[in-house]
Amino acid sequence: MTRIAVIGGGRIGEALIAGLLQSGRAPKDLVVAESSAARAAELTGLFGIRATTIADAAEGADVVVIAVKPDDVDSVMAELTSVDLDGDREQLVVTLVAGLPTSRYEAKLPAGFPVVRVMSNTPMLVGEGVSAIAGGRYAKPEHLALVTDILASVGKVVAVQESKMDAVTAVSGSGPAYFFLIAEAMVDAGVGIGLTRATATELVVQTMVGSAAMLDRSGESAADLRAAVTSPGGTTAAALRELERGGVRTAFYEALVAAKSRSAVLGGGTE
Ligand SMILES: NC(=O)C1=CN([C@@H]2O[C@H](COP(=O)(O)OP(=O)(O)OC[C@H]3O[C@@H](n4cnc5c(N)ncnc54)[C@H](OP(=O)(O)O)[C@@H]3O)[C@@H](O)[C@H]2O)C=CC1
Ligand SMILES: O=C(O)[C@@H]1CCC=N1
Repeated sequence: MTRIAVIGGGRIGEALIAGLLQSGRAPKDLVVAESSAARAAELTGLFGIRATTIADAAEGADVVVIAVKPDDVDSVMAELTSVDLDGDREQLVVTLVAGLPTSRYEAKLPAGFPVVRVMSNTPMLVGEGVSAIAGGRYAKPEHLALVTDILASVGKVVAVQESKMDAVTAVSGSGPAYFFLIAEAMVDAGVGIGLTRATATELVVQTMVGSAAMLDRSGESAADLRAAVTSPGGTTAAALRELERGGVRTAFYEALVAAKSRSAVLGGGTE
């Protein structure tokens, strides 16, 4: 089995680890390097995986996944490149980091070392993530196939050009937060119009789950499904009129533009 080292055991690192274990991978095939000792111990307690240093984790791994914040990447790379990494041994680096291009890693790794850039999202935790992947200059089809295979066990995988990664990050990397915000606002509003928080939460969560399932399985567009709920002169039309008055479409457009710009800035580009 492919041995996977996760560098950075934060939110996305944990989502990946949890998803991989739930998909049947054995704890012995996963290792985490996490700078916070307390957090490392927590992950070992939760998942039964070994926590160790970056150098030790990388040396024994086939795939080294970098899951730290963009600002921490340089220090991770300094430690990683102190190890005798071997691209010919089919080792590869996978980065989940927003913004940073594969060239940033390639410049620090041994010549020709394969790097695959990925933008996943936290629903990996429950096997329902979506990951976009793009190979760097030295990533071969077999590297992309291996990464696809790993990520397919925790959700869907789409291949994109690396130049699209900032847009992907805005849509699906950050995307769960938009849906959670909508859920949060709907629960609060439900309470505001007279429901208990427990009832409002149950109604909102299952409405989201059901709507997502219809979008996924019906083959119909979001616009058509929305129209089918909107009876002429009815309650949905009254609600949608208010959402449109609040500028919901423009707000989403501007939000995604802002997220894409931020991803570009994190990668060292300009907005
Ligand atoms: N959260 C998400 O939904 C997604 C995040 N990402 C990307 O994943 C990366 C991590 O994000 P997220 O998980 O949210 O961030 P977190 O801050 O939750 O996790 C990062 C973890 O890495 C640890 N860390 C920092 N430096 C090192 C180091 N040198 N060695 C080992 N561990 C280290 C941090 O410890 P400490 O806190 O002590 O610094 C922290 O526990 C980011 O680059 C982000 O762009 C991508 C897709 C989705
Ligand atoms: O907020 C962030 O920067 C990261 C990248 C995508 C989701 N979380």
